[in-house]
Amino acid sequence: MKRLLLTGAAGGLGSAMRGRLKGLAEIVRVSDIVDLGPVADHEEAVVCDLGDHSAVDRLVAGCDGIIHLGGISVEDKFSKIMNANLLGLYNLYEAARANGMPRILFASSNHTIGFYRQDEYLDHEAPLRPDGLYGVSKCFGEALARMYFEKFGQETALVRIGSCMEKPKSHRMLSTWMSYDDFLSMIECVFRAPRLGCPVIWGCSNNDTRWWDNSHVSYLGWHPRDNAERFRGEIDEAMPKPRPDDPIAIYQGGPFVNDPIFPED
Ligand SMILES: NC(=O)C1=CN([C@@H]2O[C@H](COP(=O)(O)OP(=O)(O)OC[C@H]3O[C@@H](n4cnc5c(N)ncnc54)[C@H](O)[C@@H]3O)[C@@H](O)[C@H]2O)C=CC1
Ligand SMILES: O=C(O)[C@H]1OC(=O)[C@H](O)[C@@H](O)[C@@H]1O
Repeated sequence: MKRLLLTGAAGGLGSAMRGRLKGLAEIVRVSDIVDLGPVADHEEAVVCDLGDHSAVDRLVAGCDGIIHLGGISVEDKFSKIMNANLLGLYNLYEAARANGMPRILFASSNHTIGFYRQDEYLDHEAPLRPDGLYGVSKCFGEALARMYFEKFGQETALVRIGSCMEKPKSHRMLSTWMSYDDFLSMIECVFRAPRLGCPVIWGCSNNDTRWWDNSHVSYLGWHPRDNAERFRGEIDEAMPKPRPDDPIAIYQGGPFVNDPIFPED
C-alpha cells in the first residue's frame, strides 16, 4: 500500500504501534490532536481534530488504508465523547466515502459488551451490552461502519480490543489482553485479505481464559500467538485477587461498569 493513515498516533496504543507499521505501507500518515513528536523518514504528521469535518477530509485524502485509533478511550463527559467518537466517526466515514473508500480498521472496544459476565463465552452475534457512554460511542461507531458497508460497500474491521498494552495489569486482563505483536499480525491480515467485509473481530491474544470466539473470521487467517497466562504469577504477586462479588470480577467490562455518568461543567 502506498499511504496508510494512523489516527490517535500520539496515544498509548498509537505510539506503540507507530514504529511497527513501517513494512505495511510506503508512507504512514500519523495523526492526532496533539503534537506527534519526531517524524521518521517513512512518516508524515498531521495534527487534526477529528471533530473538524474539512480537516478530516484533507487528512483522509490520498490514503489507501486507515487504522482509526483516535478518540476518547475511557469514560468521560458526553460532550467530549460526542466530538471525538460520534462526530469524529461521521467525519471519518464521510471523508472515506469522498476519497475512494480506503479500508478501515476501527478500534472498537470490549466495553460494547462490558455488562456480560466473565463466565459467559461470546461470539460476534451477542447483543450489545455497553457499560458506559464510552461503550455506547463504540456501539455507534460499529453501527455507523455497518451502515456505510451495507449502503456503499465501505469495508471495516470492527476490532473489539480487550486490553492492548505491553503486559496485562490485572487479573481481568489475563482474559482480555492482546499483545502488540498479535495486534500487528491482525492489522496485516486485515489489510492483506482479498475480501474483508465488515466483521467484528475480538481483539485478544490466545489467552487460556479468553471469553470471545473468533471462529467467524477464520477466513482472515489471523492466529494470535501470545498468551497472558505467562503473567499470572506476576499479577498474583503484585495484587490481591478481587473478591468474587466485586463487579470487577463479575463483569467483562471490569472497572468500567462502576464508572458514573460524568456531569458536564
Ligand atoms: N489500549 C487498549 O487496551 C484499548 C484501546 N481501545 C481503543 O483504541 C484506541 C487507542 O487507545 P489508546 O491508545 O489506549 O488511547 P489513548 O487515549 O492513549 O489514545 C487516543 C488518542 O486519540 C487522540 N484524540 C482524542 N480526541 C481526539 C480528537 N478530537 N481528534 C483527534 N485525536 C483525538 C488523543 O490525543 C490520544 O492520543 C482508542 O480508540 C480506544 O478507544 C479499545 C479497547 C482497548
Ligand atoms: O478494558 C480495558 O482493559 C481497556 O478498554 C478500553 O476500551 C480502554 O480504551 C482501555 O484504556 C482499557 O484498558
